[in-house]
This record gives sequence, C-alpha cells and structure tokens, in this order.
Amino acid sequence: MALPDCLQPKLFTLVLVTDGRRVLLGKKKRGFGEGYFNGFGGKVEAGETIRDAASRELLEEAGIAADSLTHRGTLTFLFDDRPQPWEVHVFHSDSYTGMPTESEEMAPQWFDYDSIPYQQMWADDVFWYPLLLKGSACFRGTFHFVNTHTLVKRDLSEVPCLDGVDYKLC
Ligand SMILES: COc1nc(N)nc2c1ncn2[C@H]1C[C@H](O)[C@@H](COP(=O)(O)OP(=O)(O)OP(=O)(O)O)O1
Repeated sequence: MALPDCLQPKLFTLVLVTDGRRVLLGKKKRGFGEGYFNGFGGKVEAGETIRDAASRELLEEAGIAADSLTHRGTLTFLFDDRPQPWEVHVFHSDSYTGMPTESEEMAPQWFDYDSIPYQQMWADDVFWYPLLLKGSACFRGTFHFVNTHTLVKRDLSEVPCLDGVDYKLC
C-alpha cells in the first residue's frame, strides 16, 4: 500500500465502566470489531471534545451516563490494511446513572474481573486491562495488527496521568 507523506491519526474513544468487582462490556453487533466484547466508544466527531465524545458514545451504545470520566490511557493502533493510525482515548468510570440497555450497536454484559472473555476480545486488551482495573495507573501503548486482527508487535508503558485531558477535533 502506498503511504501518503503524513497523516493525522483518526480519533476514537473507549469507555470502561466498573462497579468495584465487575466491568461492563458490550458485544459489538455490527461494524468494526463485530462479535467482540469491548468497552463503549467510537469516532470523535468534528467540533466535539474527546471527553464529550466518550460520554455521547456511552449513552448511545449502553444507555447510561457516566457520573465522571477519568482519562486513563492513549492507545495507538497501526494496521497493515488501513492507511491511517487510530488513536483511542481510554476513559474509566466507576459510577454511572441509568440502566445498561442493549442498543443497535452493543449488547451490554457485566463480567467479574477474573472472568473477562479475552478470547472474544481484541488481542491488545489482555495487556492493558490489568493496568486499568488494578487501580489508578495511566498508560500509553502502540499495537501493530496485520489483517486487521492479528497482533504482531506491541509496546505498552505506564505514564503520568494527564489530569483533565481533553481536546477538540478540528
Ligand atoms: C484494534 O484494537 C482495538 N482494541 C480495542 N480494545 N478497541 C478498539 C480497537 N480498535 C478500535 N477499537 C475501539 C475504538 C472504538 O471504541 C471502537 C470503534 O468505533 P466504531 O467504528 O464503532 O465507531 P462508531 O463511531 O461507533 O461507528 P459507527 O459509524 O458505526 O456509529 O472500537
């Protein structure tokens, strides 16, 4: 694939909601990652901040509103079959309002921390979920995939948390 000179990453959000011993995941019903369990999120739209996008996607996909969202990680995904890097901003919420409800895109389900279905999830998740679930660590990672789904290279480290991180897509 011929690469352009430079490309901005495409911005996404991903929200993990926990209740102290369980994490709320959704089984993706359509589109990218169909069939996988994942947190709730999607593309950041022009004019909205990443935090607003995270709240919007959580409400659209799971029917709940996060009482607070903490920015915990930035993940870059590189695909050999997609020209643009994806930058996914991971948020955590341990408190929410509403009742998790199935949407057109996601079927929500709670999982105990020791029963997370990594075999039915993106291959990067097994590496960074423990950092998010174990406490307040923040992290940055880069994951290289071939044929969309096969993880061939990874780099993940804990980094200082960027309190209140937020920015808007131009
Ligand atoms: C490649 O590895 C990935 N791992 C994980 N855990 N999550 C990923 C990976 N790649 C993408 N994601 C996340 C990022 C987003 O939360 C979703 C993809 O967003 P989607 O394509 O569903 O975006 P929407 O705006 O909701 O799409 P529609 O146009 O269908 O509304 O997956």
